[in-house]
Amino acid sequence: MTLRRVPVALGERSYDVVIGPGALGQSVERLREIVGGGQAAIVADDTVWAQHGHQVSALLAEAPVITVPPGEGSKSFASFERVAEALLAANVGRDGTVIAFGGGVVGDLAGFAAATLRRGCRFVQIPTTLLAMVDSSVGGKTAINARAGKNLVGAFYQPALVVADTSLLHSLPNRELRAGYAEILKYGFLGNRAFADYLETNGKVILDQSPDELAYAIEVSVQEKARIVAADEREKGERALLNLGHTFGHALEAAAGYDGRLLHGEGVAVGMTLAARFSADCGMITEAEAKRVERMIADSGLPTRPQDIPGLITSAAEQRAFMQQDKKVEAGQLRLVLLEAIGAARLVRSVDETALMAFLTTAFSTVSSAS
Ligand SMILES: NC(=O)c1ccc[n+]([C@@H]2O[C@H](COP(=O)([O-])OP(=O)(O)OC[C@H]3O[C@@H](n4cnc5c(N)ncnc54)[C@H](O)[C@@H]3O)[C@@H](O)[C@H]2O)c1
Ligand SMILES: O=C(O)C(=O)C[C@@H](O)[C@H](O)[C@H](O)COP(=O)(O)O
Ligand SMILES: [Zn+2]
Repeated sequence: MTLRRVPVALGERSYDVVIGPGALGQSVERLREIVGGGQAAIVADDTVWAQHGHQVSALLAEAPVITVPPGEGSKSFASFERVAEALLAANVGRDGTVIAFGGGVVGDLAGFAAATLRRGCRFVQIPTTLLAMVDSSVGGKTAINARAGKNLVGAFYQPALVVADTSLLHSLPNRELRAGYAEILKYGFLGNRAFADYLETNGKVILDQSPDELAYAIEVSVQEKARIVAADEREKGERALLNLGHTFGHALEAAAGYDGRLLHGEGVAVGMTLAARFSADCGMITEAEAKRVERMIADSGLPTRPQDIPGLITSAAEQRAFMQQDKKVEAGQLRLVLLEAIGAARLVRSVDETALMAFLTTAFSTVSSAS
C-alpha cells in the first residue's frame, strides 16, 4: 500500500505526517536528515519499547533509549524531571533530536521535554497508538498533568516529522484502539458531517483494522486537524473546536485520578455525549442529532455516561470545579465547545451557569451508586 502524506502548513515549521503500513522503514532517510550530526535520543514507554523497540533501534542504532512506565501517570513532574535529566546526561544538545516512540502519553511528555531542553531541540513523533496517530502527534500541544488537572504545564512545540506506521497498531489492545477511535469520531462531529456519515457506516471495519479504511480514517482525521492547526496554531479561535468533549472529559479524568480506569479517549467519548446532550438542553442541536452522537459512540463500544466509569465517585460541584481549570476559561468565564449539528461545533462564550449546574446535577446524580 502506498503511504499517505498530510502536510501541516506552518511556514518554516511545516512538516509532514506520513501514514501507512511500513511508514517507519520508509522514513529512514528523512529521519537521519533531521537528526543530522546532532545527538538523538528516544523516549518510549516500557511496553512499546519491549514490543517494537527493535524497529526504531534498527534505524537509529546510536540513539540511547529512555523508557517510562506506561500510562497517564507518566505525564508527571517526576517523569519529566527523569526524562530531562536523562536527555542532558545523554548530551542531547540544542541541535539534538528527541524522538517520541509511543502513545499520546510519551508524545506529550517527550514533546514538553524537547520544547524545554536547552530551550528547545528538535523533535520527532513516532506514534504507536491510534489516538496518537490521529491526534496527539499532530499540532504541537505538549504537556504534563498537575494536581489541578490535565495538561496544565506545557508548551506549543511542533515536531519536525510525524511517522504513523499503522503496522504497529496490530499489537494495540482493543480498548486502546477504541479510545483512539473516539478522537476520530470527534473530527466528524466537530466539522465534517460527511466523515461522520462515513464513520457510521464503516466504524466496525475501521476498528477491525481493515487496512484501507483504517488508513483513510487516519488520513482524514489528520487532514482535519492539520487544517485547523494551520489556521490557528495557538488556539486563539477555531482550534478550540478540537476540544469538543474535553472540558467534560478532562474533569472526569481528574476525578478518576489517572489510574487507568478511564482512558483519555474514553473520557472524550463520555465528554462528547455530555456536550451533545447539553447542546440539546440549550436548544442548539435537535434531540435526534444528540441521540445520534450518543448512538455512534455507544456502537463503537465506548462509554457514554459517567455511570459507565468503574468506581467513579464525584459530584456535580466537583466536576464544575475541575472544569474551571480548562484552558479555554477566559476572564474567569467558562467557554464550552457545543454542537449545532453533527459536523458543526461552536465555541460558546457565555454558558448559562444555572442550566449547566442543573445539567451536571442530573448527569452525576447517581454516579457513586451506579454500577
Ligand atoms: N497533544 C495532543 O494534542 C493530544 C491529543 C490527544 C490526546 N493527548 C494525550 O494523549 C494521552 C493518551 O494517549 P494514548 O491514548 O495514546 O495513551 P498511552 O500513551 O497511554 O498509550 C496507551 C497504552 O497502549 C500501550 N501501547 C502503545 N502503543 C502500543 C502498541 N503499538 N502496541 C501495544 N501497546 C501499545 C501503551 O504502553 C499504553 O499502555 C493523554 O494523556 C492525552 O491527554 C494529547
Ligand atoms: O490539539 C488540540 O488542540 C486538542 O485539543 C486535541 C485534544 O484531543 C487533546 O486532548 C489536547 O491535548 C487537549 O488540549 P488541552 O488544551 O485541553 O489540554
Ligand atoms: Zn483529546
